[in-house]
Amino acid sequence: MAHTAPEPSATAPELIRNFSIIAHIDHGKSTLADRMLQLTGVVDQRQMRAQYLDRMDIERERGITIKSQAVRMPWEEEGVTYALNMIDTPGHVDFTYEVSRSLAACEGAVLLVDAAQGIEAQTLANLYLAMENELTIIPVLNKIDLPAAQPEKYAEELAKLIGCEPEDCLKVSGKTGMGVDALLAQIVKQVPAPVGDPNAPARAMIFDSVYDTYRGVVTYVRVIDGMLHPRERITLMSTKTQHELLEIGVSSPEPVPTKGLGVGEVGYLITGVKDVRQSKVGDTVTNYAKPATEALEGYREPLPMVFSGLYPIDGSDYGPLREALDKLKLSDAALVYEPESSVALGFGFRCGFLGLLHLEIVRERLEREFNLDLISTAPNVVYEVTMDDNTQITVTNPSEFPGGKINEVREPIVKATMLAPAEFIGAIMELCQERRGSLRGMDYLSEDRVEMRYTLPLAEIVFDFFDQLKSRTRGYASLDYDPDGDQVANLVKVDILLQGEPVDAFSTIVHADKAYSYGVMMTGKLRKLIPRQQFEVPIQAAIGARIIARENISAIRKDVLAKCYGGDISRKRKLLERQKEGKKRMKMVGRVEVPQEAFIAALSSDAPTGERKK
Ligand SMILES: Nc1nc2c(ncn2[C@@H]2O[C@H](COP(=O)(O)OP(=O)(O)OP(=O)(O)O)[C@@H](O)[C@H]2O)c(=O)[nH]1
Repeated sequence: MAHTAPEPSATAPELIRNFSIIAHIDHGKSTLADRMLQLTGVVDQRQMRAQYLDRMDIERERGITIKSQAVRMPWEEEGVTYALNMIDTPGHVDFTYEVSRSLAACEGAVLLVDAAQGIEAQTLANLYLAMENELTIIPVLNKIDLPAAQPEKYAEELAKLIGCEPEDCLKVSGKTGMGVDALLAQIVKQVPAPVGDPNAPARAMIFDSVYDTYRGVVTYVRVIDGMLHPRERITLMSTKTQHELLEIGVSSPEPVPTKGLGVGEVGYLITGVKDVRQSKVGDTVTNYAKPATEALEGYREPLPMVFSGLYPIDGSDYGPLREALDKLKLSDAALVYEPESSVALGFGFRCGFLGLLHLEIVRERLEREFNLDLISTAPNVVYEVTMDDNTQITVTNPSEFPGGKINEVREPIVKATMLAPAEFIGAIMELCQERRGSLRGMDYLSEDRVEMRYTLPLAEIVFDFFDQLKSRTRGYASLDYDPDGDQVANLVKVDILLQGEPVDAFSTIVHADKAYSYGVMMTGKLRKLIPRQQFEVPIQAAIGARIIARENISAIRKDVLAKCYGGDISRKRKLLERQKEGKKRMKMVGRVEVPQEAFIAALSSDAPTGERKK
């Protein structure tokens, strides 16, 4: 039954401060977070493992934060003990939506900038998200222990950006701990206490949801109104599903069960849900007996933006691959997949990802945690095709691109922000021009650093854009982008044919201007990779029925018995056997025998090069 009067929450809202640290990759967010855990005493020296908050191995190895988490830290100011909830945000563009939900759970954000690097693209992107969520921003320069640090210079940049005085920028070193206690004091002073209605029906926003092998799904929430108690029934408002709250508590940073979570509090819920997709980021948790009528704003289904086919190199790994994907899905709400088959690669799955980094992480986890050897097809974006008779087709796989009369093709576009020293303006413009970008604006952050804003097709970014940007700016430019709807574009499907038979894995959708160069590149590459056959094999690139490039593999007659002239029969038989075995690893495309390695080689050199660190 409904609770008559709300119990007082464990911590009064006026003693709570909810904040995030936002920073460009590598600017020292995890190090600073670790230092705060240590200073507030929630983790002692011995337990301290570098980057306590990043739990997954891959996260620790790559030094990136993928899933966010929250930690509660006690901190005393002027004799009063406050509960500081630090909500960790993922630092990569693929996870913008998760960042925005983590920020929505806070009242304040520490904007951390490396004092030797200055503002970077993700500093800006995160700052804009924080401003959209109306957070109080505390500007902080980090790594002031570095000899190369220029805190004064970057304090001016930062002050100009957020409209404060350079003196307002705090200066810290996460590494040595210098200035970190002063920062904690400022968090208490500047970040507003949460406000909410303790008497209203409970409403809590899910800002993260992680899968734990032992406990099932652990859902992290920020309570806005009312209170949640253990053992009561809750409803998830987007799906209207009900669950019993088996456990409720706070992370400190190990889970500590509590008697409830009240207004402004941040903690975790365990409901016995097995799959994170039932407990989605952005959704609202309410009380089943006394439900809220309106869900909190901002819920969004995670939408895959980039698709790629994943195939086991060894065909017998298809079953294990399916099982592995089923398992990963439990902890990754954004991963989607469905079976597909390919002439060239056999049976596999077409998988959808939030972006390239997401793709790489999933692939790496499949290979590492499940011991699978995989080949992935070149990543592509989602196209919306309208036919002349007005039928709509959504294309997630180039081989599904319709023939016939097409009225228009729409492709997703992004708003990209790049930051770089001014000397690279020309190089960046040239690159964006090549990638069909259009300049939206440009601003000088200081005398020698510019912010350039472009609209670019997502498809042009998913290949090697980031690598190109880095190499053309000697590593100085940074990039961030956000989906920005779609646009009509002159796109065509290029097929690669072997002796007239299309090879599905090589079909691609490109801008008409680039079709020719793709055709020449792919046919040239395959000519080198496919062994000669007993007949001539034309390799062609085609748009529909129109051939745009062609190479030839000339015929040979491979007579394995030639060397055994008049020789003994058993040796002949052995050679024939061996030839037969070799053929097993061959795939037939029409009459042409192609070793699987050739497909793999042709695809891997085009493999995605994502946004890795450095
Ligand atoms: N000298 C110095 N180095 C620091 C400081 N803080 C962090 N670093 C170093 O900077 C690098 C990046 O630090 P991280 O804390 O991993 O950066 P991050 O922002 O959490 O990175 P992501 O999780 O990838 O976003 C590491 O090599 C740290 O040792 C500091 O105050 N001084």
